[in-house]
Amino acid sequence: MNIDADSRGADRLQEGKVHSMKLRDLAGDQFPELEAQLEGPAGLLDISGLSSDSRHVAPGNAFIAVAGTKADGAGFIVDAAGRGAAVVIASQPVDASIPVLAVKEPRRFLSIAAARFYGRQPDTMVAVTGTAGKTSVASFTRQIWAHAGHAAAMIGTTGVVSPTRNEYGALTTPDPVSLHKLLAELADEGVTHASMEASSHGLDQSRLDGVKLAAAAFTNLGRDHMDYHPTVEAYMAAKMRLFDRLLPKGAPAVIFADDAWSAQAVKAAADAGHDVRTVGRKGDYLTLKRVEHFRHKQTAEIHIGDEIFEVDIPLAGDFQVANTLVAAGLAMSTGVEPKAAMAALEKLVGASGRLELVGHTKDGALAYVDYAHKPDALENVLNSVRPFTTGRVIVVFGCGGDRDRGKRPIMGEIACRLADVVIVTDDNPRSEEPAAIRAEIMAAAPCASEIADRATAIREAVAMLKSGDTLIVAGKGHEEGQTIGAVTLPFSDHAEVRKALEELKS
Ligand SMILES: CC(=O)N[C@H]1[C@@H](OP(=O)(O)OP(=O)(O)OC[C@H]2O[C@@H](n3ccc(=O)[nH]c3=O)[C@H](O)[C@@H]2O)O[C@H](CO)[C@@H](O)[C@@H]1O[C@H](C)C(=O)N[C@@H](C)C(=O)N[C@H](CCC(=O)O)C(=O)O
Ligand SMILES: Nc1ncnc2c1ncn2[C@@H]1O[C@H](COP(=O)(O)OP(=O)(O)OP(=O)(O)O)[C@@H](O)[C@H]1O
Ligand SMILES: N[C@H](CCC[C@H](N)C(=O)O)C(=O)O
Ligand SMILES: [Mg+2]
Repeated sequence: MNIDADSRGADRLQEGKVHSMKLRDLAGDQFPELEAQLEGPAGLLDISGLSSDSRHVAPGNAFIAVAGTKADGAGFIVDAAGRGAAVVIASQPVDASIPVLAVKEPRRFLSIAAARFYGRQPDTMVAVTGTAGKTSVASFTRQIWAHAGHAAAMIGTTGVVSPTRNEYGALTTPDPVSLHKLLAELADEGVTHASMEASSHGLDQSRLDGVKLAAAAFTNLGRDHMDYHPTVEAYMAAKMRLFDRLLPKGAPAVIFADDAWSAQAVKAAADAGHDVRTVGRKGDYLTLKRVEHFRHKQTAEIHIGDEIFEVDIPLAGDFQVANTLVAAGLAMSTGVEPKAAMAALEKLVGASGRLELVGHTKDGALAYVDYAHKPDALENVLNSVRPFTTGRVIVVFGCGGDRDRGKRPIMGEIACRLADVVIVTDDNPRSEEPAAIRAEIMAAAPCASEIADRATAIREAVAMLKSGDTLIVAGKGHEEGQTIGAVTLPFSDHAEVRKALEELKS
C-alpha cells in the first residue's frame, strides 16, 4: 500500500512540474465578475503557474496584482509581462501588453486559483485562530489525530510537521501558492488530516480562502499586531473572517469559552450558521471542572456529555489546559472518539519553546524557554509558573523591533508586577536602535535591570538561580536567530540556557 501511495505521489509531483490549466478552469465559478471576460480568448489561455510577485513570474504564469502594505502589485505589471506572464489578474482594468482581467478581490482569486491549480489537499483540514495558543493547538490536534491512527500534519509558526517532515517555516500562515503546493504534496504523501494556524495577517490577506475546512477554532484575543490592524475591533474582525467567510455553514466551530472575547466569537460563529461547540470551564462540549497543578503536569477533570474523564496532562501552565481542550474539541469534531482523544492528551508533547523546560540547576531551580512576545502571553506564562515556584520568578525578555511599539511599556509593567527579578534584553531589534526599544520597556519597568546582549542576560539570570526559583526566558521560543539590522545571527534561547546551566556545574 505504501509503495502505491509513494508512486502515486511521485507521479503527481512530476505532473505538478509540467502541469498547466486553462484560465477559465482555474477561476472556477466563484467570480461572477470574470464570467464575461473568460468567455473571450483569455479564458482559453494555458496557465503554467501563479504568482503575486513579479520577481518570481515564470513564462506562462498568471500574475496576480495585489495591493500590499508597502507596494501595489499593479505597479509591477510591466515587469511581470517582461518575464513572460500570460495574463494579469488585478482589481482594475489596466492597459498592458498582455490581457488584464479585473476581479473585486485579487487576493481571494489567488487563493482559490492556487487551490484549483494544485488540486488536492488532505481530506480533513482544520484551522485555529486567536492571539495566543494557535501553534500549540495545531500541534496538539495533530498529535491527537496521530494517536488515533491518522496520518496527520500541522502547518504553523514552527513550520510543517507530518509523518515524513519536520521543516522550519517562515510564516505562520504561508502565502496561498506555497500553501496549496504544500497541501497537495501532503495529500500525495498520504496525509489525511492537517491542522493549520490562521494568523490575523493570513485571514486579512485571504491566504486561507482556498482551504476546505472541516472545522475551525478560536482560542482567545489579546493585544497583538497593533502595527497592522487599526483597532482591536478590526483585529477581532480579521480573526472572525475564519467563521464568517471561510468555514462552510453548519461545520463545527470550537470556541474557548473562558476568554473575554469568547461571547463575541460564539456570536460570530452562530450568526454564520455553524455548529458552535464551546470548551473550557464555561464550555458545554468539553467542560473543565477541576485542575490540579503539579510541577511538570496537571490533572484535569473533563466532562463530555455524561462521561467524566480524569486526565494527566504532561505539560506545565494553566493556558496549556485551555489549548488541549480546544485541540481535543477539534479532533473530536473531526471524528476522534472522546475516549481516544482524552487518552491522547496524556501523551502530548509541547510545541518547541512553549513553556518548555530546558533544564534545572543542581538545587532543582527550573529554567524554561517560552514564546511569550505579547502582553497577554507574558502575563499568562508568569502567572502559570507562580503556583509551583516556592522561590522567585525570574524573567528575561525584550521586544522586537519594527513591530507594535505600544506593547513595550505594557510588557514592562506586567513583568515587574508578576516577576520578582526582571532583566530586559534584546529580541530581534531589526532596523530599530536596540537601546531605544529597551528604554521604552524600562520606562514602565522600574524594577528591571537592563543587559543588552541576550546571551549575557541569560547567563546572569541562570547564575542567580537558587533552590525553588523559576526562570522564564521569554519571546523567542523556537526561533533560531537574532535579527540585528538586516543580519540574522544564529541564536537559540535553548542553547544559551543549556550552556549557562553547564557553566554553573563546571
Ligand atoms: C505585512 C504582511 O503581512 N506582508 C505580507 C504581504 O506582503 P505585502 O502585501 O505587504 O507586500 P508589498 O511589499 O506591499 O508588495 C505588494 C505586492 O507587490 C508585489 N511585488 C513587490 C515588489 C516587486 O518587485 N514585485 C512585486 O510583484 C509583492 O509580491 C506583493 O504581492 O504578502 C506577502 C505575500 O503573501 C507576504 O510574504 C508578506 O509577509 C511578510 C514577509 C511578513 O513579514 N509578514 C508577517 C508580518 C506575517 O504575515 N505574520 C503573520 C503572523 C505572525 C504571528 O503572529 O504568528 C504570519 O502569518 O506569519
Ligand atoms: N491559551 C493561551 N492563553 C494565553 N497565553 C498562551 C496560550 N497558549 C500559549 N500562550 C502563550 O503564548 C506563547 C505562544 O504560544 P503559541 O505559539 O501556541 O501561540 P500562537 O498563537 O501560535 O503565537 P504566534 O502568533 O506568536 O505564533 C506561549 O509561549 C505562551 O507564553
Ligand atoms: N510572528 C511574530 C513573532 C515575534 C517574535 C519575537 N521574537 C519578535 O521578533 O518580535 C512577529 O513576527 O511579529
Ligand atoms: Mg503560532
